[in-house]
Amino acid sequence: MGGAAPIPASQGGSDVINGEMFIGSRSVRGTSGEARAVNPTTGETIEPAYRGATLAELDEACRLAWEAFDPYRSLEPEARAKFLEAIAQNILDIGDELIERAMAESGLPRPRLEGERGRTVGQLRLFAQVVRDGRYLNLRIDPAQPERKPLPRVDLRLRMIPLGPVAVFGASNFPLAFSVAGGDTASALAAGCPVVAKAHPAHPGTSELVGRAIQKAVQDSGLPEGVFSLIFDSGYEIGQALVADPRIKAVGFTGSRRGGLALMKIAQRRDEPIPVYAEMSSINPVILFPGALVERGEQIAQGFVTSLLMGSGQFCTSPGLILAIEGEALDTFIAGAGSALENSNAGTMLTPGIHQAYVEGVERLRSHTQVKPIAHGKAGERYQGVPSLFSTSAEAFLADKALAEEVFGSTSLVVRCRDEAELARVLDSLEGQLTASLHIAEADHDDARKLIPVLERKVGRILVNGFGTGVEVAPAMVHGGPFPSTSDGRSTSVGTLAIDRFLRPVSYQDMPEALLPAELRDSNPLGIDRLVDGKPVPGAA
Ligand SMILES: NC(=O)C1=CN([C@@H]2O[C@H](COP(=O)(O)OP(=O)(O)OC[C@H]3O[C@@H](n4cnc5c(N)ncnc54)[C@H](O)[C@@H]3O)[C@@H](O)[C@H]2O)C=CC1
Ligand SMILES: O=C(O)CCC(=O)C(=O)O
Repeated sequence: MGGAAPIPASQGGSDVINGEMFIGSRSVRGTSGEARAVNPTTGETIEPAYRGATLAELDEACRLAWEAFDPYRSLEPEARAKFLEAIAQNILDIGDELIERAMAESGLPRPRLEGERGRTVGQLRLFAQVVRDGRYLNLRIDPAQPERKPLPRVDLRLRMIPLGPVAVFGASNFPLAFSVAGGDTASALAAGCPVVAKAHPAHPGTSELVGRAIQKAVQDSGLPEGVFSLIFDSGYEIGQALVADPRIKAVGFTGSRRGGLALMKIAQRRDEPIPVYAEMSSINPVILFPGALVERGEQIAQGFVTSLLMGSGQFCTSPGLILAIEGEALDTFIAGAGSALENSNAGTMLTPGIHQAYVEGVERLRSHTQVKPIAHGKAGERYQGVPSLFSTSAEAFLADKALAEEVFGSTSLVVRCRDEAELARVLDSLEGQLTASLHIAEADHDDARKLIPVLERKVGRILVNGFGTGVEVAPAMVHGGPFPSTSDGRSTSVGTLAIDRFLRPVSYQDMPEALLPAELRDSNPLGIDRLVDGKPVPGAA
């Protein structure tokens, strides 16, 4: 099995891109199917070929993950934190090869991918701090009250423990920050969960490079080999079997609504259903208030077009819907956005399939009898999406649910509303969203305040005078939202709170000190902040 000869660089291989996946400590060439990445900029296929895992290989990855679970979750926090930092360093040590490979496989430009690498590494390092800090364990101690009347109180101590091995499906649109070592992997590993990652077929070489970096960190840190595996799938069979495997206890996914729903169904039908954290589709309404439009309509139009063009619109936070009350100020905004868009270039899309879906989505809007084109960007080459802006009335939008579907790429729809009440009805009709942006001036505050309750019900992040693209990795970030923006709006995939999705609480009742986990002992040897008798007690001196 492992140890296949490297493919020479002249044939598209390199010392570290060999067409291999990782089953624990083994490097393995798959045997099922055969696929190569396509460079969406040139249309050429990229060597080497990647073959999918067999069911036996998947079984081995899951078995190893399960065997690694108890030893890995029992590690001292410092050891787990150092492991996360070692992954970050190994990713940086790959150097430019990682950026060049990701550019070739995704068509994304260098500065974007360098930024994304920084975010990926920063995210791993941030989770190392979360692990050291220990507050994510949510430690609570309610000491016994033997004298309490009429009944004595038991001694209760609570901590969060990891769920078990996690399946992570890498996203196509963020080949680093939402992929093999992306947010889901970082938060799962930080929580103490081994990870079996399923590479996205669009960027197998990038996945292999990053997978090897994680495998090396596992080995160098002396961890059980099953803490991390990376598998390829030549179709959907292996990904589906991964979700169905009884040793997998949670799933992280970013991709299409169809794919996310398919995995949710599998997870629900298991003998033991498990949580699926799927980020799927979102059109991210942008609400332009009258005062803001009058005050700086042109400036907002520029900001909107910049956000819409980012990553060729292939952000789940892309502004796909503009809501405003009709009038002269909205017309000025539309004229400004339209002329900025007309001067914009078509952008390379991630895969031929995503490009095709975009073309079809734009065509659906273009051919809709109630939708008017406002502007299109310059025509492009093969696999390039032409940015487009359309408009419709609130009445038409409310009458056809298809107008609220995500078109993944640089396309947006302006919905002209007659008044505030109609705008509120449009908002109320929307499905769950990752973000909503309010553009307001001082004079709009009262109207904006009225919409906040409905926005809180609909979205995970409410922004003021900004756009949702470019998610800050920070403790107070929520990158999530009600269905279908995600399958479970109670959590976030970005920011330190993401660790919560892979944890569950356990209570220890009347357990002797010697049997308690260290962090719950009276002596608090790990020095973690705790809630004792309902009051915060700092851990470290
Ligand atoms: N809103 C968002 O965040 C994103 C939306 N998309 C949407 O998804 C479309 C396709 O893009 P992809 O990234 O390829 O997403 P996708 O959902 O087709 O694939 C994502 C991953 O899930 C796997 N997968 C998909 N369906 C599956 C199934 N039924 N069973 C088992 N595994 C399955 C794929 O092999 C891949 O690894 C885009 O055109 C866009 O519409 C894509 C990326 C992000
Ligand atoms: O806007 C961002 O930075 C992240 C977007 C995202 O999560 C996605 O497109 O999948």
